[in-house]
Amino acid sequence: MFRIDPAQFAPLLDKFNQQGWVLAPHFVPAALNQALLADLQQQQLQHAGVGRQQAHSINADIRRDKTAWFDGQSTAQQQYLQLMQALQQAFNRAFFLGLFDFECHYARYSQGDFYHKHLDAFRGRSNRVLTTVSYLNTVSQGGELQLFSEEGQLISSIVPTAGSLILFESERFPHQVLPAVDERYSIAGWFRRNNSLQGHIDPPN
Ligand SMILES: O=C(O)CCC(=O)C(=O)O
Ligand SMILES: [Fe+2]
Repeated sequence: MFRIDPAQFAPLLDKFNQQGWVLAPHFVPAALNQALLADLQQQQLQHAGVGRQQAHSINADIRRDKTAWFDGQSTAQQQYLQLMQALQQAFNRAFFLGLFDFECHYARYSQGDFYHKHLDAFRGRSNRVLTTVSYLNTVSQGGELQLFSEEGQLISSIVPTAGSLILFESERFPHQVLPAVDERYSIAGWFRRNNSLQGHIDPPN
């Protein structure tokens, strides 16, 4: 049985309020985390694109991970989406962010794979508001997520551990993934606003 108690989000919301980012070490329950990892192994992972308009362009200079967008078919994906929906509600209630939906993909970084320093959203050009990354396994070496301030100072270097979640404001924090040593599995996701961009309502529904 999978139950979500919104009260569990209180410390996370508090920390986010203070610093605009938060690391929650045991966010995804162990059983769900295992099921997600097994589900990931069933996916056809492909070289990731960079940039929303060029979803299929391969830019191996910038990133080397392989990804698969959620299709919502498996129970594991459905439960993860429920959890993130509850989190979305909690953020909307606490901060009036107007978060409208959530998109996410599985990612695998094999030995040597990296993602150079980047922002997930640019002011006025994206409706991504919050970035989330859930780590599905614990790595002993490599693959740290490094988070930087707007001024470019290193804020934190995070070693992925199974079940942990990092969440940060997409426009505000440049970040990078250092080359993986151990295989590294994750779910990268974005809470989005229903902005009208260049006359198009995105998402369309
Ligand atoms: O896997 C991570 O720690 C971060 C991934 C990332 O920055 C992205 O997919 O945009
Ligand atoms: Fe990113």
